[in-house]
Amino acid sequence: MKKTIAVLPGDGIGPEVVKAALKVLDQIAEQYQHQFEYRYADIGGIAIDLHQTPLPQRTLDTCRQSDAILLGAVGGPKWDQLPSHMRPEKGLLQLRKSLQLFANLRPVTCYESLLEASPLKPERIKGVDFVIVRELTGGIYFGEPRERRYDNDEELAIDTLTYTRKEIERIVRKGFELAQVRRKKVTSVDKANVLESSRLWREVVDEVAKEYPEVSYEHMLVDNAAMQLIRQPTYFDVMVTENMFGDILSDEASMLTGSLGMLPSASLSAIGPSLYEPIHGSAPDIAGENKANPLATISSLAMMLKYEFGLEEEAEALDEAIESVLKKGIRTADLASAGVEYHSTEAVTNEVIEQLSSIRV
Ligand SMILES: NC(=O)c1ccc[n+]([C@@H]2O[C@H](COP(=O)([O-])OP(=O)(O)OC[C@H]3O[C@@H](n4cnc5c(N)ncnc54)[C@H](O)[C@@H]3O)[C@@H](O)[C@H]2O)c1
Ligand SMILES: CC(C)[C@H](C(=O)O)[C@@H](O)C(=O)O
Ligand SMILES: [Mg+2]
Repeated sequence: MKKTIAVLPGDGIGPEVVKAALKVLDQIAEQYQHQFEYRYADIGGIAIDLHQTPLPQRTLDTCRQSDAILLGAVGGPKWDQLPSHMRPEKGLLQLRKSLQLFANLRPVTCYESLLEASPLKPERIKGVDFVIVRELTGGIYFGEPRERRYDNDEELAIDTLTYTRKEIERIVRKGFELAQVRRKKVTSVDKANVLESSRLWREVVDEVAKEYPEVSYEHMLVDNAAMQLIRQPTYFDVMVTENMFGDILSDEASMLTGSLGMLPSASLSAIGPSLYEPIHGSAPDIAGENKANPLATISSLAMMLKYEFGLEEEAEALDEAIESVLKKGIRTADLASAGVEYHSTEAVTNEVIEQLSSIRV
């Protein structure tokens, strides 16, 4: 198979984890006789530095002309003081909007060998396997008006939370479709006791649910959901929710797996190529130290192979290789207990490659 991949390393640890993931992809290419062409492009802080904009037109074009997109992370203290339309994060948001990457799938799977790496009790997280389906191109991230002004000498900031019925419908449908091929259970998370947008959300969920009679579903308020994630995480199968709730709940959920550095994601497009990225950020506190956990990005690649290219065997081999590395106790600092030896980004990556190459094709 021959595919082109737009590669957007971004800032901080972004370039480190992307480099690691592509090294692994090179191994897959060699082992399974595929050709992956990488087309590099700038986004975020690096793009501001080099092109005075967080999302250059060339980057957008490169993404549109590729079969899939791999992204590291954007942002960092260097750009924190810039006005909001010039921030690195704005580049990512514009990219999501331009490519209509409306469905962000964030699988949360607890590896057997990492049970003790989570702050939660092993018996509580054993068997955790659910997916957060996060709406990614609507809600308070994009609503208008969004402004700062003075009202009778009082300084004021406004953000707007908007959802159309259509936007809700398409993401909820994704959630139900996914549940259908999993354990057939949807938890829709909202704040319908307060927000009008959540009341519309609930109505739409009730309607869409009728099309999937074999899937059971429920509504859950977001504050309760945040608590249930810790109390009984094995309860969940597919959790579908709006943009900001999904952002917050997925960082919380990542700790069930032991680290934010473990959670991959796929941002599926309504119109063109989809984007694959770890859920974590640019981690400025460890950037440049060869310390970042590359597994979230490597797992995002496994999602790309499976969802975008239909390469199930390769994706499974990659998951298997990751599991073997963790079983051997080889892990980056974020997963190691205090006083226990930990490995560099490169060492973990090389070990994944080593494990991959031992899998017979
Ligand atoms: N998708 C993205 O590009 C994305 C996502 C989240 C945050 N950000 C941006 O990243 C910058 C830093 O944000 P933050 O510090 O709040 O969140 P962060 O996710 O970058 O880091 C939070 C904590 O988790 C650790 N961490 C994150 N990824 C890790 C990994 N792979 N391996 C080991 N440890 C890891 C970091 O060291 C840090 O202590 C901000 O500018 C933010 O806007 C970008
Ligand atoms: C960087 C930021 C805009 C982004 C988000 O909030 O969507 C990030 O936190 C994520 O989870 O991908
Ligand atoms: Mg986030």
